[in-house]
Amino acid sequence: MEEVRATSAWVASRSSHVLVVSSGIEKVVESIKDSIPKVEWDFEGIHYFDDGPLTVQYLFVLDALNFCFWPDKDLSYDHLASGLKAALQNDKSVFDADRLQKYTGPQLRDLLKWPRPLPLEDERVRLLHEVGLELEKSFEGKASNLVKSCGKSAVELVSLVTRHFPGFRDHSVYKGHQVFLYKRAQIFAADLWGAFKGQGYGEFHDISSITIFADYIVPAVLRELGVLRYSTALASIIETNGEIGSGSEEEVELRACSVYAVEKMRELIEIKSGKQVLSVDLDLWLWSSGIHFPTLKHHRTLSIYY
Ligand SMILES: Nc1nc2c(c(CN[C@H]3C=C[C@H](O)[C@@H]3O)cn2[C@@H]2O[C@H](COP(=O)(O)O)[C@@H](O)[C@H]2O)c(=O)[nH]1
Repeated sequence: MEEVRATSAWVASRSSHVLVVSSGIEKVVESIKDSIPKVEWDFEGIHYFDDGPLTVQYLFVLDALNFCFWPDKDLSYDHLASGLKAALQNDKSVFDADRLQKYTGPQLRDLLKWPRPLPLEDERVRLLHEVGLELEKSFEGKASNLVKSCGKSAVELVSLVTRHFPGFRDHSVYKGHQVFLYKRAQIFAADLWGAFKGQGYGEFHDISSITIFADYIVPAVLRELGVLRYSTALASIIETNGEIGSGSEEEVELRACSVYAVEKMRELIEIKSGKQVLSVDLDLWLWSSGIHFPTLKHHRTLSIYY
């Protein structure tokens, strides 16, 4: 994920709405360097797991739809993960590639037992179709074949996913330069690694290459921790629940500075403790503290990427 690291650093060095605060990073590192708070994957107990290829299919569908929950104040990631789990337990063929290509908005809503239209529902349906079609065309309908063909490399998996599935190509153009964040493609690798506990479909020799997943929770947590500081104008948009345009400088800076700041945090912990630290572990710790923080204000961008 060198391109995610390099392009995020590029944005951080030119950023004007979001500042990465070195003293904030040092403070956080001081408090966690001796023992990084370990958060278990599926600490919520909401994901499907059967130790086999169906779990891979479930995680791929989950991460194809893992974006934009905030426009509906009652909807959260939990509903998606547990709704898809219940649907699969009820009908083992629910995520077969041919069926993925045919879902309509109301059918997806039904599957998730959600009583009203989902945010960006037409995009969610389009992306499901894309997943079904390309899985059928190139991977005999199975996400497990996609994972098998990456040679136990998370970097290769992200590259394969973004090559085959345009909906996962999470990137922006910032000051004329292409910036890669690949949130959902990277989280798919991390979800496999977490669910299968680094074995079988979750075995990746390069899991340390994955960065954090730039969503709307982690930047808000980093700000609370004093690691990110916002311009007055940006702070006021977030405070008043204003929308931030997808691809705007503000949005790219929020996401890229988060990736960059956590990479700096990781490097500093490694220097101070002499131990290897995974961005995936830092991400889960930061994200889980964010979702347990009911008054946390996050930025609002309509996006299919996160
Ligand atoms: N950085 C980061 N962002 C993550 C996740 C996850 C879930 N990961 C699972 C993996 C293992 C655990 O057991 C988790 O269940 C979701 N999100 C993002 O959060 C937002 C949803 O928030 P809210 O509207 O409050 O539900 C939305 O952008 C969504 O894409 C993560 O791990 N890291």
